[in-house]
Parts: sequence; structure tokens; C-alpha cells
Amino acid sequence: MADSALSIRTIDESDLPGFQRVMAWAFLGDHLGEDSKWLKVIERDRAHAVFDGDELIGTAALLTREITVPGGRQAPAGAVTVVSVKPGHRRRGVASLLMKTQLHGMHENGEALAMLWASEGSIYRRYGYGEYSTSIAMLRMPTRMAFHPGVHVSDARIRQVSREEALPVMREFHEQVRTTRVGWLSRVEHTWDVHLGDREADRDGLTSYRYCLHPEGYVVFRVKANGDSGGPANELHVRELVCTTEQAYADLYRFLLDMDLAGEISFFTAWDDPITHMVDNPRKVRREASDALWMRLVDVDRALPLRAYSSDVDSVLEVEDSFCPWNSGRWRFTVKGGEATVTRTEEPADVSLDVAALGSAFLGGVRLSVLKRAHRVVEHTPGHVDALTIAFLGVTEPHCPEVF
Ligand SMILES: CC(=O)SCCNC(=O)CCNC(=O)[C@H](O)C(C)(C)COP(=O)(O)OP(=O)(O)OC[C@H]1O[C@@H](n2cnc3c(N)ncnc32)[C@H](O)[C@@H]1OP(=O)(O)O
Repeated sequence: MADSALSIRTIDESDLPGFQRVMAWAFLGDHLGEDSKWLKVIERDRAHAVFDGDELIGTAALLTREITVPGGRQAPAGAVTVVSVKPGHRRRGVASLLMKTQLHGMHENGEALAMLWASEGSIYRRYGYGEYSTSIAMLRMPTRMAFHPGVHVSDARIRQVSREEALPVMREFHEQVRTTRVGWLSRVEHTWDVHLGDREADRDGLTSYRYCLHPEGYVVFRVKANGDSGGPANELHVRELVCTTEQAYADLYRFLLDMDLAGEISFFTAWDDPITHMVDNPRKVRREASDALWMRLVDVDRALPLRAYSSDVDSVLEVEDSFCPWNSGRWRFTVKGGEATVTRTEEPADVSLDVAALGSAFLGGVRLSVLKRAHRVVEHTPGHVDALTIAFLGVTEPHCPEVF
């Protein structure tokens, strides 16, 4: 319950210095003044500030994005970011007030999906966000590994070019690819400055970005300099590898693996990045998984039909959602020919679950059968959880390559 001394409203230009200061203090960073990259992406009429009297003490913003969902469709989704509360004002309900204002506002505007990257794993389930909607893998591998004999490398030329030359080409490739990959997001002009920002402060001791173009894709990486310890030990930190063809993916990975003076490659990438199966020794590709995007179904009946499903199913779902109570209750979820309909029903439930569990499963990232074993999904009619699990699965692991 929010403290009654608190008020909340959308921001205007005059609020920006205070907004930025609270963000910087909350995230334990430095206040970067007008130069802050975040200022460019924040949509003023979708950013909220909480005030204690006249003092700005809390922030949160919604970015208007599209996400690719199973079936290769684009769904509008609000990207929640910069949730921050000034130290000294915490645990009085400020973040809860921000979350409620966002989600209830989205419901009133007819927006069906919200999503975020969580700074800590224990915060967002209470607001109905599901963990591991997409997961991310930190891959580490030594350079110079051979490919499996079945992997062909073409003679396409790969050119290292300047940022200015690369950016327009990268934009086009990205726009083409993101609509085919579940979990990838649309970008606006300023996303490139934030996601691929390359100021000294963004580099964390590494080099500036290197941009390499292939006729059908690109790779962007930084280098961490390490001394020679009996062989090259510099590290290539890949930021983005985007290809319109599988051939370009093999060519660009080969290009990185053969880079002179480099000893290791690291890359935050999809859990099912095919590189593991492309090299001759798969165990040399080390993978560490982490949660990435958390999805929230703002309106269950409008969100579920946004994606395509893998098999037919007909189940009554009893949904629990105390934060957005319009979702609570029983829904008949029917899939025919890949298309879902969701209608209110008084029929007895086949399966009970909370709205966060549906968020985890929405992109096909977490199996409902696993959530059943985790006591988060309860089956009342035998067979329904298995049928729903298969229906929700997609052809690849969902993956969101950018933090917003
Ligand atoms: C999408 C993003 O932007 S992720 C970034 C989130 N922001 C940060 O991590 C920055 C640093 N942290 C902060 O600014 C604040 O601590 C916030 C935003 C995480 C929480 O703000 P608060 O105003 O303290 O949260 P609020 O008082 O509404 O707490 C609501 C509930 O969440 C719990 N909670 C809040 N923060 C945390 C936390 N870090 N870990 C565990 N539980 C938490 C509270 O205990 C409370 O639980 P209850 O409902 O059972 O009583």
C-alpha cells in the first residue's frame, strides 16, 4: 500500500534533472547530465515520477516497442525501464505505485503486453511478470576451434568498417532479422545510441566497437586486451551478430574464431545459439544461463491470441492475478489451426495458474509442465498441462538480444 503523502504524474522537461538524479542514485551510478543516453529514449508522456511533497523520489518509464512472438508476428509491448526509488524512500510502496499506474494505464489504453529486464530476481513476480520468458546464455569459447566437417564456410568477403559506414547497413539487416526471431524487439533511432552507445563511459576498460560487415549480416565486438601468456590472450566480446542467412552466421563465427591475436570469444546470446553444434568439440563452448526478458500479460484475453500456437488445445484456465484483478477467474482457452480464442466461462477449471506463470510460458521459453513440477501450475483434469505445454512451444528458444 502506497504512503498517502505520495503523488504520481507523467513528467515534463522541467522534471528531467530530478528524474535523472534519482535514476543515477538508485542504480548506484554517476549523474551524467544532459548527455545521458537514456534521456533520448524516454517518452515523456509515458514516463512517471513519484513525489513526496515537492521532492521527486521515484521514476519509471514505458517505451513503445514491438516484440516478435511465435508465428513470426509482431505484437505491441510496453517496455518497462528505469524503475528507481531514491535511497531513503524505499519500502513505502513507491515502486508498487509506479507498477500499478503503468499496468492499469495500459489496460485502459488496450495494451495487452508489458515486458522488462529485472535488476533483481525477487522483485517482479509480485506484479505478475514471469521469469525466464526468454533466457540468455553467456558463451565462452577458445579461438581457432575447427568446425564440424558438415559446416561450410563461403568465400564471402567480410570487411571491417567504420561505425558511420556500418550503422545504416546494420539497421537494414536488423529490421529484416528481428521480425523472424521470437523475442527480438523493434528499434527506434535512439535505440542504436543506447544499445550500441560507444562513449568512453560505456566501454568498461575495453576498446571501442569494431564493426564487420558480411554481404548477409554483421558482427559488432569490443576487445579486452590481455598479455600474451604463451599464446594470444586478447578477448573478443561480441555485442551483436545478426545474419539474414545461416551461411553468414557460419562465415562470421569462422571470422571471429580465426582472428589473429585473439584467444577467447565471449557473447551474451540465445541459449540455443547454433555455434555449440557447429564446432568439432562442443564441450569447449561453455554456456552459463540467466533470465532475460520477463513478460506480463496485461490482459489475458487479448494477449494470448497475439501469438500462434503449435497444436490444438481446449482447456479452461483459472487465472489468479491480484495486481490486475480483471484477469482473475476462469477463461476458456481454445486453439484451432494455431489461432487462439479466449472467452470468459463458468465451467470448472482444467488447470489453475497465476498470471506470472502465463508470462513465463508466453513466448515458449518456459514449459508449463516444468511450472507444474514447480507447484506453480495445478492440473485438475489429467493431460491438460501436457497438451498446453506442447501448444505453447515454438521452433526455437525465444531470445531477446537487448537490454532496455
Ligand atoms: C525494469 C527495471 O527498471 S529493473 C530496476 C529496478 N531498480 C533497481 O534495482 C534500482 C535500485 N532499487 C530501487 O530503486 C528500489 O529498491 C526498487 C525500485 C527495486 C523497489 O522500490 P520500493 O519503493 O522500495 O518498492 P516497494 O516499497 O513498492 O516494494 C514492494 C514490494 O517489493 C519488495 N521489494 C522491493 N525491492 C526489493 C528488492 N530489491 N528485493 C526484494 N524485494 C523487494 C518489498 O519488500 C515489497 O514487498 P511486499 O509487497 O511483500 O511488502
